[in-house]
Formats: sequence, structure tokens, C-alpha cells
Amino acid sequence: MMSGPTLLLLGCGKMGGALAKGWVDAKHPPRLIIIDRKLQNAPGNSVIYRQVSDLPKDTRPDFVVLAIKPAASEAMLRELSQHLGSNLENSALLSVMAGKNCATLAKASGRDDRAVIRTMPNTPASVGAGATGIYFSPQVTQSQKQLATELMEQVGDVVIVPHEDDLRSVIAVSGSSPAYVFLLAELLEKAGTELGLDQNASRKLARSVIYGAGKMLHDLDDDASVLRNNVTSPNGTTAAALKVLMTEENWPQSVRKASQEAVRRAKELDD
Ligand SMILES: NC(=O)C1=CN([C@@H]2O[C@H](COP(=O)(O)OP(=O)(O)OC[C@H]3O[C@@H](n4cnc5c(N)ncnc54)[C@H](O)[C@@H]3O)[C@@H](O)[C@H]2O)C=CC1
Ligand SMILES: O=C(O)[C@@H]1CCC=N1
Repeated sequence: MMSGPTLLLLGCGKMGGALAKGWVDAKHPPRLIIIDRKLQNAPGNSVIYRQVSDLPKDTRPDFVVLAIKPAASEAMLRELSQHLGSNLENSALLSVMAGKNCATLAKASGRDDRAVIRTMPNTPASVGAGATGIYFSPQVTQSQKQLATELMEQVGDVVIVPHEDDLRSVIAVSGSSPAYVFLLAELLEKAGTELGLDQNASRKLARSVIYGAGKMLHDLDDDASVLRNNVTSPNGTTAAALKVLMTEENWPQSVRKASQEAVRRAKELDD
């Protein structure tokens, strides 16, 4: 990594906290300054302030990382730009928010031509296994692109998308979808107990299978369909189960509809 950037993290809740944890555990931790009104324990060597007005006025962040709710972001950016004045001049914004486009964020930060890096990470970043989509506004410099990409690569895989609207599809595929995988773990555990397994045994097996299948997808180059077929003996138990799941109106339609709903909501949050 190039010389470590100074990050000012606005909001250290579920997503900001996942990134902060991933970053402080990474090989080249950035310098982390956090503003969060509730956070109790500072991750690693980071420093916490409760509100923008508590921040030392000579703070010069390379990146202002926005990990608050979209609705709160414009007011907080306006306050930050007033508080830091010219010290914010060369800072880029790095948003992880599902809503608010680059132009809106740049404007709220006091400069329409501000460099904005819009990203969509996910909570597995907390264990270094995140997946992040990144879009760079035209104002982002080559060195800012490199720093931001390396920063997100410290907590997982990165895909750079050419159009800002592509981030809505990233939300559907990897931003929101860890929740679907966790739901699958919940449902498998429940099905196991309904079939007579002890709850702890069922929980252990359900979690383990998702980890194991995920690790195979991560470590091996085979298509997911090949890995699926390797489990599916002709006329066996898996074939019987998949016949239910793969019926068009079951998983294929549900996953397509859920993805479309995530994109619809992302559009609403973008204004
Ligand atoms: N949770 C997730 O899996 C993902 C969330 N995101 C995005 O991350 C953003 C944050 O979401 P979460 O982390 O889930 O929410 P959260 O509610 O867990 O975190 C927000 C944090 O910001 C702090 N905060 C809010 N307003 C503040 C203010 N005015 N002053 C000081 N601290 C303030 C809160 O104390 C809280 O810790 C959202 O924009 C969301 O779209 C993006 C990808 C995944
Ligand atoms: O649910 C949300 O809006 C955020 C964005 C992606 C995951 N959580």
C-alpha cells in the first residue's frame, strides 16, 4: 500500500464498525478518526469523537468515509465543511451508503467538484471477507483511486463499476445479500430441529455448511453449477430437494424478485 491514508469515519455502527474492524486488523491499518455518538470502544488505535463540533479544527482527512444513514448525511457534511473549513479542501468523500448520489454529496460538502468515491461494501468486511463495488466520480485522481481501491481490498474483494447506477445492482448482488445467506442459516437450523435434530447440532451443521460451501466458492475456480452437480447424485436426495428449490416460482423467481426490490429501494434512497 502507498503511505497510509487518514480516514475520518462518520458513523461506526454495523457497516462502519465492520469496516473499522477489518481495517484495524489489516496488514496496513489506516489512521482512523471516528465520529459516532454512541460507540463505546475505539477499534485498534482509532480516536473517537461524539460529534463534528468535537473534532480538532486542524484535522485534515484524506478520505471522509460516510457510514451514517443517507438521510443524515447532507446535514453532517454541511456541518463538517463549516467546521474544518479549508482543511477539508483536498479531502475526497468515500461513501458506503446505499443512497445519495455523488453530486448530492459533493454539493453538501461545500464543493460541487469534490472527488467522491461511492462504494457498496458488505458486513463480511469485518472478517476480511467483504465484497465491495466501487464507482469513482470524474474528479477522483489516479492516486485517490489507488488508495481507495487498496483500502477496500484490505477487507475483501473489490469490483470497480463504470456507472454510478451499477452500484444499485451491487447492492442486490452483494450489499444486501449476506442477509439472505444468514436467513438460509436460520431456516436450515429450524428445518433440522423440526426433523428431530438437537438444536445445537442443527445450528452447528447449518453454519458449517455455509462456511464450507462459501470456502469452496472462494478457493476453487469451478462454476457454482459444477459444485452443485458434484453434490447431486442421480435420483438421490439432493436431486429430490433441488427439484423443489429450482422450480421457477421458488428460488429462481424469489431471488430475481428480491434483487429487483433491493434495486427499487436503492433508487428511492438515491435522491
Ligand atoms: N448494514 C449493512 O450491511 C450495510 C450498510 N450500508 C450503509 O451503511 C450506512 C450505515 O448503516 P448501518 O451501519 O447499518 O447503520 P447503523 O445505524 O448501525 O450505524 C450508523 C452509526 O452512525 C452513528 N450516527 C448516526 N448519526 C450520527 C450523528 N449525527 N453524529 C454521530 N454519530 C451518528 C450512529 O451512532 C451509528 O453507530 C447506511 O447508509 C447503509 O446504507 C452499506 C452496506 C451494507
Ligand atoms: O439495507 C440497507 O439499506 C443496507 C444497504 C445494503 C445493506 N444494508
